[in-house]
Amino acid sequence: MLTPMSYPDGHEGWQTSDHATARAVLADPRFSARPELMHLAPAGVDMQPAEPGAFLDMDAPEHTRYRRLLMGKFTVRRMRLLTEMVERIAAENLDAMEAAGPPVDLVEAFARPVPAQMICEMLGVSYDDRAHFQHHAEVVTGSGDGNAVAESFAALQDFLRELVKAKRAKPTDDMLSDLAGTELTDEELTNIGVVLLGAGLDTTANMLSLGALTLLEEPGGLAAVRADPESTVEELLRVHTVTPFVVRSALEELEVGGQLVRAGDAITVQLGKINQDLGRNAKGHLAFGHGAHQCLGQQLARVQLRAALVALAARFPGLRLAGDEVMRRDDVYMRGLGELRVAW
Ligand code: HEM
Repeated sequence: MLTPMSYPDGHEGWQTSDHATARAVLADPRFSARPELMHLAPAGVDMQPAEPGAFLDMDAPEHTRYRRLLMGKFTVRRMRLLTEMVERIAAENLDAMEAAGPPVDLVEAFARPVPAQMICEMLGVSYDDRAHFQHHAEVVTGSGDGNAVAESFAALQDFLRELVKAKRAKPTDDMLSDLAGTELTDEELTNIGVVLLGAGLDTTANMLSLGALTLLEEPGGLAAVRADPESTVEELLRVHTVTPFVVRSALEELEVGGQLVRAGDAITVQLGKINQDLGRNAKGHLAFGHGAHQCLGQQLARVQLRAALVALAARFPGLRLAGDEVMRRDDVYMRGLGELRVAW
């Protein structure tokens, strides 16, 4: 089912909060994922088409080409092999937290650094460059002002451009070096790195902090994640749905759930609302989207969330909220926490 919705440029399009309609729209190649077709910028502001390699914003066949090249790097098996890496990174951050003593801001001490350090490992950022890279990655995922975020994003882009050159010249044992051995150009590789950072950092950091909050609020939450990390994490993904919606645009006139949609009409798929309606332990939640653009990093996200939350619960079985206020950091595109003070 579709209901009418107004878009920032004045376009009258649609939205859906219905599971079956959402899956149908997201699986249908007659809907485009190109942002410049989505009516999301205010009237008069043009959105640029995707740069080479920025495949999240592309349709088939360009999207398919990049997706195929990357898929083998993100298999369930490969991601499971990373569990030990997450455990080590989580343990290092928990050591630092323990040494600092309570109260601690879990967002700053754990939820932001763990995904940032994981991505360093995966992209093969050298030890000497870690501090620089991690600093900018954390600013990008932080609650700082827009200018600082934009500057750090540009710094990461420059850094990735140089990193790609370095991996071409001297490959090491990491995903970027693997990809540098394919037909991809430097520009494409740099932009793929930017997509991975843009899609994988803030999402995971916010899921870690919101997930931890739920475990602390629910009696027995910490014990539950240790007893059954897989279903607990799926439930947390469903409940929080940090990417609350995705948008598509019809490439031709077509019918959706009995409703005529014109070419150029946008449809907002309300992932968060749909996931709320599914009920506890529902299979097939849409926290990672659906169809051709379904989250490429979902197994990596699951591995990180399970290993990191289990490590947190095991280290501090008596972890509790310190202070009565939780600082939320929700914006239109993302749900998350700015600060989560905890003690033990
Ligand atoms: C809990 C954490 C995460 C959540 C909730 C999440 C959610 C999503 C969603 C909803 C989409 C679909 C976007 C659309 O259809 O327009 C997506 C796509 C994507 N995600 Fe994730 N994501 C997470 C973590 C990650 C991680 C860790 C990575 C990799 C480092 C990653 C990489 C990607 C990429 C590359 C895409 C684009 C795929 C494509 O266009 O083919 N994500 N993610």
